[in-house]
Amino acid sequence: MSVLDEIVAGVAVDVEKRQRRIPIEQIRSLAEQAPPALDAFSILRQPGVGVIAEVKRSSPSKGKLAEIPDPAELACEYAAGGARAISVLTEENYFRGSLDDLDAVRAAVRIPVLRKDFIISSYQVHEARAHGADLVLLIVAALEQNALVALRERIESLGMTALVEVHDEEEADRALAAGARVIGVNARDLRTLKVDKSVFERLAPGLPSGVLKIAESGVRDTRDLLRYASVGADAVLIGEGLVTRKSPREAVADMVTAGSHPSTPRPVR
Ligand SMILES: O=P(O)(O)OC[C@@H](O)[C@@H](O)c1c[nH]c2ccccc12
Repeated sequence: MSVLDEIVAGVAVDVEKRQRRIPIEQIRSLAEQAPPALDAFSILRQPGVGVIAEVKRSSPSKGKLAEIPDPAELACEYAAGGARAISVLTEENYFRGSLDDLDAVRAAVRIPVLRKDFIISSYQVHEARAHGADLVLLIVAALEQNALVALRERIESLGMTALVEVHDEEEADRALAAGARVIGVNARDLRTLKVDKSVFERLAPGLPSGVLKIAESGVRDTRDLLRYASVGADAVLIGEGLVTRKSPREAVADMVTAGSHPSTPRPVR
């Protein structure tokens, strides 16, 4: 069993437990009562390379990264540094995240918030909306094609934006076939946890110009950001490279500044 399969199996058990406490009808109505989602697509499309800053305590590859006793405070630091959106890991067993983290961050910032989890059922999509998410991650490698399509549609029918994550050409084709408008290219292979920063530059040129392209994982410094910018990244998603820094606000600000005047000209798309 790959790490991805193990994580997904754990998530399935957790979702079932939550669903016993709050049945689907109830979570749907909570989602309907939530204030409307922000238009993350338009916000991410703005000029310059956006920084999506992640609230991430642990990961299966690195173990513990940061304590993060107050996710709202971290999110405020990120926003003050100029982050365009905040990613909140809500997976509990491997990333030590929670829906409470999502609630706290949602209440703290007015920029788009991404629910970063292993989404396998529509219950989790309504749950994301009920907890104030504007964007929801869908991992192609974790989903059958019809589930991917159905979840993408569900996310958008609730006014949210789907960030569809891929790691190779075949997954990119599946994401496009599923109607993805925002594609995240994860440099980390979720089956082996190995990082290969060249995956983005391999896949990005094959994506249509109307699709937003997000480079995910392994961004440690502004050089990494500029490298992604030079091959067409609209935004980068950064976790470890921010949570482990003394001043996450300055770390974000450095990235944002680099991304607003990438010294390498961006290719015409
Ligand atoms: O900490 P990093 O290397 O900057 O990576 C952030 C983000 O890309 C990573 O957390 C991530 C990308 N896709 C995921 C899917 C599930 C969980 C986590 C992830």
